[in-house]
Amino acid sequence: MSHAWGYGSNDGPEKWAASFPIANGARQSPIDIVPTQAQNDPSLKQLKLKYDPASAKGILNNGHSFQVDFTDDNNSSTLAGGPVTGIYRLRQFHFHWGSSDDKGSEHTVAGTKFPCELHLVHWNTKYPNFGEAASKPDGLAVVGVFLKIGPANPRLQKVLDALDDIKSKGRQTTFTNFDPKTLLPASLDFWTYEGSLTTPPLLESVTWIVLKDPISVSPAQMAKFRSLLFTSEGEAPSCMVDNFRPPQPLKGRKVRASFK
Ligand SMILES: Cc1ccnc(S(N)(=O)=O)n1
Ligand SMILES: [Zn+2]
Repeated sequence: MSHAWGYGSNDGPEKWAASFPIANGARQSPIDIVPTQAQNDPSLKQLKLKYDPASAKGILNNGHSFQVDFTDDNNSSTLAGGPVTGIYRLRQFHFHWGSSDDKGSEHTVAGTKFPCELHLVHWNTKYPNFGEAASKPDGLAVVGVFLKIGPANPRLQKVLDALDDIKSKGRQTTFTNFDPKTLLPASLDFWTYEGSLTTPPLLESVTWIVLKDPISVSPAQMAKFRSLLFTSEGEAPSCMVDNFRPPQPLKGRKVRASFK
């Protein structure tokens, strides 16, 4: 049976529970982060991100977003410290964005939406591979970074320039020698909570690490994101926009802050 899902009125987030009942689970993502409700946890360690540009492999339009994939058969690009125990390997990064600058992020901050949100997806090396890790409560760690309208961000440009080659669903091309650390803000201050994948299968296996500070993106750069298509070549074109899930109920979870 097809579990086809999307972001439209017929297959979007309000319909996902029919095929993925965990959509109504106890630790779903994203959430609205309320800074005044987040408690500083001095036991949180510094986030340790070690990324090797040589581990970047390719860039793919997967029909829901686009992703930059990394070789994850060794510990060349990893996350450690912060709220996690052990070493997590970088698998891919991708984005979520809106059809206009007033929406697009998945997490929100005291109700504020950003035009775009970057997710860097890592899996726990205590498990043999990503697929196994994705089914475990401590299997994944995703770093979320907000993008805020401002000056053009030169560090985004190599990614955005590659989008012309992956306009439609299923298109991919090589993408090498890229350090995702260049996409991060100067401060690694973060909020953290236990959540889920924000797209089906919505597995409740993610330790979320959402950075407090945004990076910049210009309106023209946002237009590049919006030039992608949800659809394959030969199908009636549908612009890839509003590929974000809205905030989900907190259901008693605590959000911790790494900063005062
Ligand atoms: C790899 C993957 C799959 C589904 N959803 C996510 S996300 N948006 O929670 O980072 N990542
Ligand atoms: Zn995501």
